[in-house]
Amino acid sequence: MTAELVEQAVAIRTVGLGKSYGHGETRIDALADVSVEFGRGRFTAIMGPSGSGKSTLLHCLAGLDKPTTGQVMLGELDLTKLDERSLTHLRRDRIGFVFQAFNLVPTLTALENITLPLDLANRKPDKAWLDTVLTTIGLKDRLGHKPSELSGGQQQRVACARALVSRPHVVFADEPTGNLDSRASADVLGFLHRSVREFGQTVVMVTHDPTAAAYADRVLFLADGRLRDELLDPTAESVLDLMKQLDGTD
Ligand SMILES: Nc1ncnc2c1ncn2[C@@H]1O[C@H](COP(=O)(O)OP(=O)(O)OP(=O)(O)O)[C@@H](O)[C@H]1O
Repeated sequence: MTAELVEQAVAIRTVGLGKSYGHGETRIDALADVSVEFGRGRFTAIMGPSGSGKSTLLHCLAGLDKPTTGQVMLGELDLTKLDERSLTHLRRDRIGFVFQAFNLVPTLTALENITLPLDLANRKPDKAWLDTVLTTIGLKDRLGHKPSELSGGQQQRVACARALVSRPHVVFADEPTGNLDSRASADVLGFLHRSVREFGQTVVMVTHDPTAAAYADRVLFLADGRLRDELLDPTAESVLDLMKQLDGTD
């Protein structure tokens, strides 16, 4: 593969990424020297013990947090060089988010929530694409409902549709199934998985759950702010096995 093609195959990457909090003896290195690439059209899960730096990595990748050292490259763009205003535009136009707590606007209907990022950017939805996303989340008869009239799983599917509707460069999901039962989790993960397979979406997801991680193409394992290991084509069993191995070597 030529250098140019390799470049195109990578949606986002970090180079020597570090993030520290505090100074002197109280300093915590939440991330240390993390260099990693996330393939375009791939589904990557990030796992690791509590406090290992998963959310910090996700937030630095998404331009929500400023790293202390290193770079985050979205294509040719170094996010660490952007000012707050440019980062806000970038997050609005090129990044999709799904949070554990759904974060829907309670006074808007499901459909209004889904098109909100486009409305805020003064962009018209691409009708055909919106239709495809709505068909895929399978909530066509609930689109006029407010979030409080939807189950947790339905709300999270609305949040996923909202993240996808602007065709972002990357969708970041932080524990998207953390508040859901196993059936609703399977719906949400199935939807994220289809968005990767059928629409070529790039998805990066933090999770504690080996079953959720098994929906990904690749699982990265963090420990103490560093990349410890990775697994390709994971199954829930292979993820659990590696978690146990890594635990044993701590
Ligand atoms: N704003 C902050 N100020 C100080 N320390 C912080 C801050 N945010 C995170 N940390 C520390 O950085 C380290 C990594 O935190 P992070 O939230 O990224 O871990 P995590 O792997 O996502 O954990 P969890 O699975 O519990 O959500 C932890 O030691 C945490 O206490």
